[in-house]
Amino acid sequence: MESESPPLRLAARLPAVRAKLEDAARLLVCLDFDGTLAPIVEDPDAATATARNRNAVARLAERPDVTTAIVSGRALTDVRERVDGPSIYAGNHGLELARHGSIAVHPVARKRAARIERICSLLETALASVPNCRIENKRLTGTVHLRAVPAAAEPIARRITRRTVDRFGGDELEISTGKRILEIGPDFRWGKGNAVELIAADEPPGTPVVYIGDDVTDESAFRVAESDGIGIRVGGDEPSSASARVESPAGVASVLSWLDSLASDAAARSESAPGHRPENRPR
Ligand SMILES: O=P(O)(O)OC[C@H]1O[C@H](O[C@H]2O[C@H](CO)[C@@H](O)[C@H](O)[C@H]2O)[C@H](O)[C@@H](O)[C@@H]1O
Repeated sequence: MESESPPLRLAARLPAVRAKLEDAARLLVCLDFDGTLAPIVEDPDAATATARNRNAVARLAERPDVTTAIVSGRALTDVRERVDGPSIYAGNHGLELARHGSIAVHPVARKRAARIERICSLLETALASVPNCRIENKRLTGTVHLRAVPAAAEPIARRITRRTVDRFGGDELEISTGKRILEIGPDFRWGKGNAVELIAADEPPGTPVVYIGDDVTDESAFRVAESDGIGIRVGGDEPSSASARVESPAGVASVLSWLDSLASDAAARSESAPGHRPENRPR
């Protein structure tokens, strides 16, 4: 079977990417949600994966030789409702992980959840007068949305958020940034890269990881993917640890279909190889 063509910006890296992936018996494909499967929109509740991305994820998720995972900054319960198919979901930037029928929550994040709750409720009041400022309480982290806030009011929103977190977060919480958001979370080193490492540890040794994401919080996961597989950054021209890029969420479906056809080609080659037994390609 002829592989589908990948989008243009990835095509430049094609020989290297193909060499890493084409002989793999299995693939682990990890996907970010906002800005990757779903175009960025003003209202976070309205974010939806494109139909092509939804279908491509569902097709890949059906393959016995590919594990698919969603790794998102959203709350686990939220992102699970937005994409169907994958067997694994990580929410809150990897602080919660659903796999094998159970949910693991980072113990330190669990302890700090009460502080997040308090800060979110204080910010609801403190930021009430800032037009279109929205607080997303994700239980283990909280997000202050600035995308719809008028430019003149943005410094005030940032100042109020900083002051509130300094005063009531103690040494336990910190603020980080994303795309027109301030993320409030526990102050310790844990991110999407750690979640991807945990997920990859369940795969046979040497299984390449493909990670597709669009934001700074995806960089730790790109670094993990790049050791045996490939990181693909969606959009932007900022320096990245991902060695390949696609233009926008519209290009992601083509990458996923290309991975699907690479996996089909590898399965066909393995089946026609001398001495093939069906159990040679696990799961
Ligand atoms: O890791 P992700 O799945 O990409 O989640 C990162 C954050 O995504 C959401 O915010 C972003 O998308 C919104 C909808 O397009 C947009 O309005 C906002 O400006 C973006 O920053 C989500 O609401 C956050 O909770 C996630 O942390």
